[in-house]
Amino acid sequence: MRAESLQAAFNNSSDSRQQKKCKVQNVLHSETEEKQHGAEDKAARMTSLQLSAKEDMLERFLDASARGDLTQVSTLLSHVPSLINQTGYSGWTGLMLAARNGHYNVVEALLSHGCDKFSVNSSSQTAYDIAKFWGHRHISNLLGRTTDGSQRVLPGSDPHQQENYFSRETLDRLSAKRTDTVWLEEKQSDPDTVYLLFSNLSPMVCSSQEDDNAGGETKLCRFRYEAVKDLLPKPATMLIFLGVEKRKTPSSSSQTVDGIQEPPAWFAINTDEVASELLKRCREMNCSFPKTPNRDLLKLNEEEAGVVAQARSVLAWHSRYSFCPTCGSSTKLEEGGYKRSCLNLDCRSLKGVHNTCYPRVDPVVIMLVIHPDGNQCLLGRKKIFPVGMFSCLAGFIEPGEAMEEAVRREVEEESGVKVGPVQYVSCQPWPMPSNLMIGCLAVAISTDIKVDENEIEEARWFPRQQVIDSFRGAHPALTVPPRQTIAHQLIRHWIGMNSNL
Ligand SMILES: NC(=O)C1=CN([C@@H]2O[C@H](COP(=O)(O)OP(=O)(O)OC[C@H]3O[C@@H](n4cnc5c(N)ncnc54)[C@H](O)[C@@H]3O)[C@@H](O)[C@H]2O)C=CC1
Ligand SMILES: [Mg+2]
Ligand SMILES: [Mg+2]
Ligand SMILES: [Mg+2]
Ligand SMILES: [Zn+2]
Repeated sequence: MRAESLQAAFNNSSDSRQQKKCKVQNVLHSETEEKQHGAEDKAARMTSLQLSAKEDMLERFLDASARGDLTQVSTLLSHVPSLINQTGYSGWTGLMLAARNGHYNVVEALLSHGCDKFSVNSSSQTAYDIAKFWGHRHISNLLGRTTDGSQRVLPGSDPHQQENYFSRETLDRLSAKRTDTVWLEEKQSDPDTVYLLFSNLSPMVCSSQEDDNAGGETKLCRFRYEAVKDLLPKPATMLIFLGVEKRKTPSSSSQTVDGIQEPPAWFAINTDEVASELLKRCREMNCSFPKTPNRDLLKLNEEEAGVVAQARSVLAWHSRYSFCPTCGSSTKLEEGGYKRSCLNLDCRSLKGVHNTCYPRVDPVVIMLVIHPDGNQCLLGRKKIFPVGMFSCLAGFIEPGEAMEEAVRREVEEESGVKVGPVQYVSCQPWPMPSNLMIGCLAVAISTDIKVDENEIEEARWFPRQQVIDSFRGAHPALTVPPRQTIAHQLIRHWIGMNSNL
């Protein structure tokens, strides 16, 4: 959006403002009344005049923010505080408009009133992105400032680091407690403790829709101690301590000896019980253990996806490392499920720290390669992809290889394109079974494509507009991967970087 059209979109003539004044007063009056009479009869009293007056009020607030009229912004907010996060044209808030036009004092005032600085407009930009794009550094610094002052310590750091699916840390892992066997045992029988049941590395979930393919959300089935206690002593059961809930108001029943309340602990259990028997333990409808994790685990909400990423990767490690990789002896599970120790007392793995004793993570680079002209990106497709779907190139980092070198090697191996500068963007745990996807942007220094047919069916340069059209669903020949993948987020990031605000 250009500056002129922005102004035009939010400007009011003084005439129309006069006409709106009485409607605005109506709204002020009605908001006071609403407080007195409660919310129930609110809908009944809301006339269409009041509705349009509310719109006018929002328009005036956005206009004042865009013009940097601090007095008017403050007055309007003192009467109608809810204006602060409301959006106008293209999802722009007052904060975004003030940031766009460089009005530091308005941005400061809005922040001090508790404005949500992380909300995004319809182009997925925050006020911070907008200030940065238009070169208002004093404002982007203000918006980027964190309460712990980390912006000062790491001046180049981006406080709006992309959060990817599977990466949300809902639980506090409390790793120091993994060696506290007494505490762990107490937690196991605590009535507040939450258990997740896994079978063949899939968590038990209940779906909101009968039709599994309809794209409905699924929820993890949560169990209490009483419902799973018979499974705990069984030899084939793997029990992983996941952490405790990160919350400020703990439940009343969890109390330590000195009266300090502790939030509930979470454990994951994987058993060899028959899945159909396990399902009988759940009282919810439509329960299942998903058979295609690549697709089905993407239906969880962000919080639960993060917990599943942790649990599934650790469980997958146990299922793959049943015996000691150093001497082949049997091993035992320790430290809340975060260690496997060899039972052969002479084994080398027991001397010093051995990485085979701890859960493994495979680092993978995934990159969006940008054409030297800046206006096209390189996407490829594997044979197994659905028709029309193209994604970022990706590959495992090899031993002794730096991230940037892995990006250059994988891109050249798979597409024949040579890459110069590489920039890290964000990462994503990908529990299939235990990858860490390291997302980068990379700039090509050659453009001829020659694909490695063993891995890639086709790779192509896609013009920016075609990619944007695909995001809007307006390009039949190109589909990008779903939003839960870092590939999707990298492509979106590139589009957003150059958008015409
Ligand atoms: N979340 C996302 O957006 C995406 C995730 N991915 C994940 O990244 C992974 C790696 O991407 P690829 O292009 O397949 O890698 P790649 O280009 O390195 O090729 C895979 C091949 O590398 C070999 N390999 C080397 N180290 C390996 C290891 N530690 N584990 C398994 N195979 C290894 C195997 O022969 C395998 O067939 C995929 O398996 C997929 O799970 C890939 C693309 C998108
Ligand atoms: Mg690859
Ligand atoms: Mg490869
Ligand atoms: Mg490779
Ligand atoms: Zn051993």
